[in-house]
Amino acid sequence: MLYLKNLIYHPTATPTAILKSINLELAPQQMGLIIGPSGSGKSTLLEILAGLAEKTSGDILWREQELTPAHLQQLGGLVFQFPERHFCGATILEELRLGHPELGTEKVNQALTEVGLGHLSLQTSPHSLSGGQQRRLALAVQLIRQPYLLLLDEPTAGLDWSMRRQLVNLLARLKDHWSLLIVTHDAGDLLAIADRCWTLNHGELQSVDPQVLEMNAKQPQSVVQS
Ligand SMILES: Nc1ncnc2c1ncn2[C@@H]1O[C@H](COP(=O)(O)OP(=O)(O)OP(=O)(O)O)[C@@H](O)[C@H]1O
Repeated sequence: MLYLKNLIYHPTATPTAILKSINLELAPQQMGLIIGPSGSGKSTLLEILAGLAEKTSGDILWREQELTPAHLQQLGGLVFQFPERHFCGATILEELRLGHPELGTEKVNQALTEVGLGHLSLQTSPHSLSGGQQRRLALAVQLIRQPYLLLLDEPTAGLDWSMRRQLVNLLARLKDHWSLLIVTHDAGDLLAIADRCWTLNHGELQSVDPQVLEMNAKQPQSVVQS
């Protein structure tokens, strides 16, 4: 169980805090969805939860244990927006083994099967994959490290309708084994698989019912301010 208690991020250079007393709870095997417009603080929150930036104050706990950035780097697996832009390996195998050369073929195949890419040759270049397959590979890169929490920044951005659907179905399946926290400015079909949902506006997080949001999304006016 992940708990954020009164989490504040306020760099000295900014007149107001970027994240303002964030409170959030996410249970294992739940998918949490944070929806907010550009500049609301979504990526900053993910960076803190991935241990890449340090909070100003407040608590981040896993069960009862207070987590440091080092713990968070172990616990979380962050998939950036447009992860395919960060691929470094010449082959799928190289990409999956980056930083973990000791990983055996069994683990590699397990991670690829988990994301529906088990049929591909390990010698395939990541750059030759379709957009949807590249997103799956980026997920496999994180899953192979066996994180407790998967953190995803705009996972469906730039995908066409059919690839979006496939990725949403995959994320729904991954919930069986992992906790997922997704940030997006456009919830779209992610709402249907969310267990918890929040809006983030100017660094303020507010809990909302995903079903109510889904109904609102079908109305002309959305709950998320732009
Ligand atoms: N270390 C920092 N110092 C100063 N300002 C910062 C710092 N980190 C983030 N910001 C500012 O905080 C705000 C929130 O940024 P963030 O990237 O988290 O928003 P976002 O919701 O992810 O936006 P987008 O959807 O466009 O990626 C921005 O105005 C950004 O410039």
